[in-house]
Amino acid sequence: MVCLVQVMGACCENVIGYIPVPVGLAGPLLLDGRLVYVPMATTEGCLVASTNRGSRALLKCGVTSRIVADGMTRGPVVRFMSIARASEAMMWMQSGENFQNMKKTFDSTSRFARLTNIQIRIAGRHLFVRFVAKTGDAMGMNMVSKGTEAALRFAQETFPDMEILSLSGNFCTDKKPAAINWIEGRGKSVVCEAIVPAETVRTVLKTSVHALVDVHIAKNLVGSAVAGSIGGYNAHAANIVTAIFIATGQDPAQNVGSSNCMTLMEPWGVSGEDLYISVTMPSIEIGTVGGGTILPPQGACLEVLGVRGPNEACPGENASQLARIVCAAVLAGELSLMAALTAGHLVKSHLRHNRLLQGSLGKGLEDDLKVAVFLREGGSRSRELQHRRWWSAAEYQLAFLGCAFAYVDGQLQIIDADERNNEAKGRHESATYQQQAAVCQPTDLLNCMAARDKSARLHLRLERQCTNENRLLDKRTF
Ligand SMILES: CC(C)(COP(=O)([O-])OP(=O)([O-])OC[C@H]1O[C@@H](n2cnc3c(N)ncnc32)[C@H](O)[C@@H]1OP(=O)([O-])[O-])[C@@H](O)C(=O)NCCC(=O)NCCSC(=O)C[C@@](C)(O)CC(=O)[O-]
Ligand SMILES: NC(=O)C1=CN([C@@H]2O[C@H](COP(=O)(O)OP(=O)(O)OC[C@H]3O[C@@H](n4cnc5c(N)ncnc54)[C@H](OP(=O)(O)O)[C@@H]3O)[C@@H](O)[C@H]2O)C=CC1
Repeated sequence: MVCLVQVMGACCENVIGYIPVPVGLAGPLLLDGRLVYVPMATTEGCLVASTNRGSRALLKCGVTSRIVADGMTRGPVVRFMSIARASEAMMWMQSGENFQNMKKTFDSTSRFARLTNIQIRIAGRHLFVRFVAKTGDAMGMNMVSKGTEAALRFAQETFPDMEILSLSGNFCTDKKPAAINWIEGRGKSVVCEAIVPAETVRTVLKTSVHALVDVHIAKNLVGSAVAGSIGGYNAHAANIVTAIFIATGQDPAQNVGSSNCMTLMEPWGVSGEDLYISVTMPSIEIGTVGGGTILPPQGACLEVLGVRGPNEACPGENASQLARIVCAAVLAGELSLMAALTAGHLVKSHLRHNRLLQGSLGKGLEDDLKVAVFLREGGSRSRELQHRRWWSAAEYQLAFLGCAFAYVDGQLQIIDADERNNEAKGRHESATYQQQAAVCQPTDLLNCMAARDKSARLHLRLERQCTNENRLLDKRTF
């Protein structure tokens, strides 16, 4: 549970409660040789399934990522009596020695914030000064604002006639669409790529490379140009960014700049049958300390990703790794949605995942909702082991939270690959957790993953048991 003490004075005022947002896991996503399970908080049915499908398609080839720039920004507006004084101050701030002195003042305000650059634009007698700083594992807005205020006071000693109109002059630019973040970058600038085999495009994504690239050019490049887009040369980066931001305690308003993304697709290989895909995200504003990251559920999601809190050995590494994960998950999401659009599956899949429960369940849910559990062997063409077990709706509530959990005799049981054998022996010896709470935290899921036989993949099918037919509602694989 979130403790009120942790919220007050840090995350919210006049607190009256909490809004639970469902958290789903997409993955495993193979990123830079490591498998990650990505928590996504969303109420948009289909989004996690889609990102999961993208991750599945990337499981063999993996995603490669690089951080190419790092710098949070604050861009105050200051004013002078004349353009002569404004331009004089501009020259002064840009000279090496004065910059070094401003940097010394800026850096003295934090153990981690380090000024790397200032970008100045003049507009009449106004100056817009964009302070760029590394901020360790923090997203850094408070830190950079603090440093900027101190550096401006230092400059005022030489220019007492400099009027500080606003510490934020929208040249930062924070939480508003702006070309500057798209062009210059803000926070972490990340790029990811993958080469998806033709066979995977056909079997997992249900389309062809030729059709996919064709639609990509028409939609993401030409379509976005026709719409006059800035930073929106993608299908739905904002979907994945926002869901991960909410799950991991980021400032959700920063999905504006953080979702800037250019997706690129090309035919690859000798015969052009494979798919090359890259996503370029120049302004992911993200951190693993500060803000909502201090709250236990959000912290648990960061823990699932292995990036909770500060990286003591190498400050900044946790935040950078989280930015890589966001970018790679966006790549997975782009792959899947673009494939669905190309195959004409968008509406069908959304109606299935957005409306099904309202339409066909509800009354009688407890009676007729059953869950069939299958175990599969690993590998892309996995063989379904002949194991099927019907769960009650109440048990499935737990399974729905992320993995194959059953709540038996007041204990949370995890059904693992061994269960098949155990059941054959007429008993259950699944890993048991002495947990009374009916809500599983992502850390439980992590433990479950570790406990389970890695070579087997768990396959859940949610079916409605009707008299005439068993109707598939949902399926997922872990
Ligand atoms: C829904 C799918 C994935 C079905 O896709 P499918 O290919 O029919 O699914 P499948 O049953 O053959 O399964 C393939 C894989 O998908 C995953 N998968 C499949 N089902 C599930 C599930 N229930 N839960 C978890 N994972 C699921 C899973 O990884 C599975 O592999 P397996 O594990 O079986 O080896 C596909 O049709 C799809 O991705 N649709 C696109 C949906 C989407 O991306 N929505 C995003 C929001 S759209 C929006 O908000 C933005 C928009 C559209 O307006 C932006 C724009 O302008 O473009
Ligand atoms: N002020 C503003 O204009 C805006 C504020 N925000 C809000 O700001 C908050 C985020 O600000 P942010 O500056 O990121 O976080 P914090 O204000 O929480 O600052 C980070 C703190 O963590 C400390 N710290 C410890 N270890 C590390 C490490 N490894 N790396 C970095 N810092 C470390 C810093 O130390 P030290 O004290 O030495 O720096 C600092 O005290 C969010 O709540 C966000 O919503 C959002 C937009 C604008």
